[in-house]
Amino acid sequence: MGNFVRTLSDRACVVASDTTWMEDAAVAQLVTTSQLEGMRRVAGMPDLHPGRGYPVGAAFFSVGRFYPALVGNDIGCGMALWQTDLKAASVSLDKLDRRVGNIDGAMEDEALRMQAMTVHGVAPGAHDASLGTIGGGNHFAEFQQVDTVFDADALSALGIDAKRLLLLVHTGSRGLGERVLRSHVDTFGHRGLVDGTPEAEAYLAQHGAALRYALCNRELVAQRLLANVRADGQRVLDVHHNFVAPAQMLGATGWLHRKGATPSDQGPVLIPGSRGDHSYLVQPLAISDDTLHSLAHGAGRKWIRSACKDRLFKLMTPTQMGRTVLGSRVICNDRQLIYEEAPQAYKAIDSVVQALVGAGLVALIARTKPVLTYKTRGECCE
Ligand SMILES: Nc1nc2c(ncn2[C@@H]2O[C@H](COP(=O)(O)O)[C@@H](O)[C@H]2O)c(=O)[nH]1
Ligand SMILES: [Mn+2]
Repeated sequence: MGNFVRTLSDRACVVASDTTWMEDAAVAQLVTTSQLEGMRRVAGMPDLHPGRGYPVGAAFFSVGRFYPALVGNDIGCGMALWQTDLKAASVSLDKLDRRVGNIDGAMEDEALRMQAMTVHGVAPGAHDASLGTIGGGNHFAEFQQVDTVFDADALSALGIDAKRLLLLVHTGSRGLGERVLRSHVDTFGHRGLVDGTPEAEAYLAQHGAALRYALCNRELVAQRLLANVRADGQRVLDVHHNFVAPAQMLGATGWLHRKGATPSDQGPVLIPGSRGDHSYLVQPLAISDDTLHSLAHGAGRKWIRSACKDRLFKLMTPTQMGRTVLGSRVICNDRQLIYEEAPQAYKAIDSVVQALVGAGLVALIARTKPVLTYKTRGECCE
């Protein structure tokens, strides 16, 4: 693995190259988590960046207890990739933009929603109306186009036709996950839950429901968009990057938490850059205990949200921000969010993916570029 997996302590490492943007504050948060009771190992991915108390872009393995606060409030957030039947060469951006429409509000097709809820085991509840919606922050849906193929066999094994558009959906469990974390922290604070206790079982049941909700949500967002643009589609992959699961590694049975970390033990995954950068479809290679069976889940933030508008608004208007250097279009009518999610706010995806390649963790299958990114048609969302 060369020097791409850097040891921080006997329990902590970070995957990075010399060119990977890595903030000291994020590394400090990572090392702090390694000192939590029962924590055996923590691994920062190249997209590591500071979070609210705990870092994002990392995996954590503990024994005897687990920590819901490490997973955060967007339980089950993840990336779903769909193959569409739309020909990339003949796509008209104006037409696609018009047809995509507005998916900010609740779904009108209640039968489709109910059917998906049944398939995914989602019980009816207070958050039903959010199913099929993206939510705020850095959630998005994006039509993409393959622009470089590195491994044609692996691409066709996934059922991907490089000439047709792909649809990437990034969202999670919306208000449900937030409610689960809030009620947990209100009662138990940040001290974690001991294996096998009724409190641990109760959290895991709610966490499981949030994972199912998140999968169902990504599927409905994709179905809704496909119906709007009058296309057919097939799901290629759907992978959570915020969750905790029982795991055996490092000679122990314990709990693997992922907060903005993509599993390396569930087949190929797509690692997105930003709305103005490429994404990479990769094949995980080594399933390494050292790096906790995990990969980067994106490029990772470079700038905090509150700094973005001040840095960019004199350089670019919101209308200019709606076009990217890769020729793609962005639907984001929220004038604050369009700056907060600017490509400049994220690390360069090439440096992140190169660190994973250098560490021997992935092989490249294909690179994609954005065509049309959907954030929100409204002034605000969530
Ligand atoms: N292709 C796009 N990638 C994007 C966009 N906005 C964010 N991102 C990437 O996704 C991850 C998600 O991070 P998370 O912590 O919220 O799960 C982020 O690190 C970026 O690399 C986009 O509009 N298009
Ligand atoms: Mn996410």
